[in-house]
Amino acid sequence: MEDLPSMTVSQRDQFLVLNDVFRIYSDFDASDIATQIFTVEIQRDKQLDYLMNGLRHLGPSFSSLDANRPWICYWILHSIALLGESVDDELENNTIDFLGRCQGSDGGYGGGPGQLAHLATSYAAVNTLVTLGGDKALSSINRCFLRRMKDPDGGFRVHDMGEMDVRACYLAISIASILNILDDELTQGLGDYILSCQTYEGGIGGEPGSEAHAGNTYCGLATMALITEVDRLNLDSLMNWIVHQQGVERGFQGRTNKLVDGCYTFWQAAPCVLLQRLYSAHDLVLQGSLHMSQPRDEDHEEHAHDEDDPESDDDDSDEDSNEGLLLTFSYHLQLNLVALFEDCRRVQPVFDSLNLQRYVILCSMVPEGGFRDKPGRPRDFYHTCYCLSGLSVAQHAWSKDKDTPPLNSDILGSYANHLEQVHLLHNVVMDRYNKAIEFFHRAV
Ligand SMILES: CC(C)=CCC/C(C)=C/CC/C(C)=C/COP(=O)(O)OP(=O)(O)O
Ligand SMILES: [Zn+2]
Repeated sequence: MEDLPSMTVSQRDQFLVLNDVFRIYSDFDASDIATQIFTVEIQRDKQLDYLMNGLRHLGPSFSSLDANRPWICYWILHSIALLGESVDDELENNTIDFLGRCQGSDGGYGGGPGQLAHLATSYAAVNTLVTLGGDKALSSINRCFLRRMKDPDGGFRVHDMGEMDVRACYLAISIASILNILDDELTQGLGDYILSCQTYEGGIGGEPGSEAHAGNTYCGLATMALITEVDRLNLDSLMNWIVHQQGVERGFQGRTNKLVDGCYTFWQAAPCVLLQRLYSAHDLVLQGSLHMSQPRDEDHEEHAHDEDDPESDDDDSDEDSNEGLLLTFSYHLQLNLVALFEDCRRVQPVFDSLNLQRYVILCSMVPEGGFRDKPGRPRDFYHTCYCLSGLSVAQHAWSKDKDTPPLNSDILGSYANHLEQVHLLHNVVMDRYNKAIEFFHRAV
């Protein structure tokens, strides 16, 4: 960078990424229409080849992921499910057997057979088994373990004596919710802990005092939604932070002044769509068209006048009336989650969805199959999983309800690029989630 001596390292890195990205965009714009149509195709066959090969055989370079083997299962099998495909019986049985060998005698899954049970690999294993679906996969899960990871301070530790952070809270609550074992003991003090991690920027950091980051923001918001305390967060500043993380490349960065990365397509777009739907639910509450459960006792006392007439506007200033709306919103947000996710779909995404899809497809997708962080980086299964998950979220961000598939105009490229819809709080394909919930409600 001799020409630009006054640049900092971060500015230089950003400059180089912009150069790469805008060169790709201008080459694309300059190409003929047939080339453009081909370039934006997801190339399902290539994706499936890459994923299926990874499930059957991994080379020696994967030894560094030896403590993450359930994650590799999840990244690959979830990607295959997003593409609307399944694996054959042999691969399915092998996966169930392998994860069974990762499961400890007291429940919880380690990174491989005989390894210490860890919340992250437990989440990956549970989501894998939910994705495979069926009685054999789902009944192989021992539902103990989580209670041991609960810390008296309210949060969760990732393993016995391990670290406590927002990610650990999400992992535990996501598992507990899917397995239908979420109770007051697990949620006690948790909302306070997550709240203490929301930063002055509006996003959520990994621990109190840490910088806001996309991954932790997803984990914090999803946890608060699952324990129905989402209204305690400052949702306006959270939304404001997220929408400002979509950079000039139109991909998302994970934190302020850092580089764009394809995986943040999921970590940022999913909380964005969650927030859209919360605001949408809020609008419907005000219109009186959404059934909600009864307010909590303390909310009755605190916001008694709002309950009398949620639509009343007895305050003159805009600020106060907004406050009134939020208070109404607040007690109604012991949301009936079913109503939230099935009935309340806002039509216009609050992020630039089509150009986000353009970043992922033109800059993160690798022509031979698989996805990467950004141009110049190698593909990997983690980025393949979260780029595809993020693309799905971006495609479905417009849908009005769960049964309405995205329109042609919501999807960059042809309709062959359409991906299955994910459950935003768990990142498993929606119909696999529904089947698992049915199973674990029967299994009580
Ligand atoms: C469910 C689950 C496992 C959640 C994990 C969420 C997640 C992706 C957390 C990332 C945490 C973090 C601070 C990364 C910084 O990486 P970096 O400094 O390399 O990247 P950056 O420069 O883009 O911030
Ligand atoms: Zn990444």
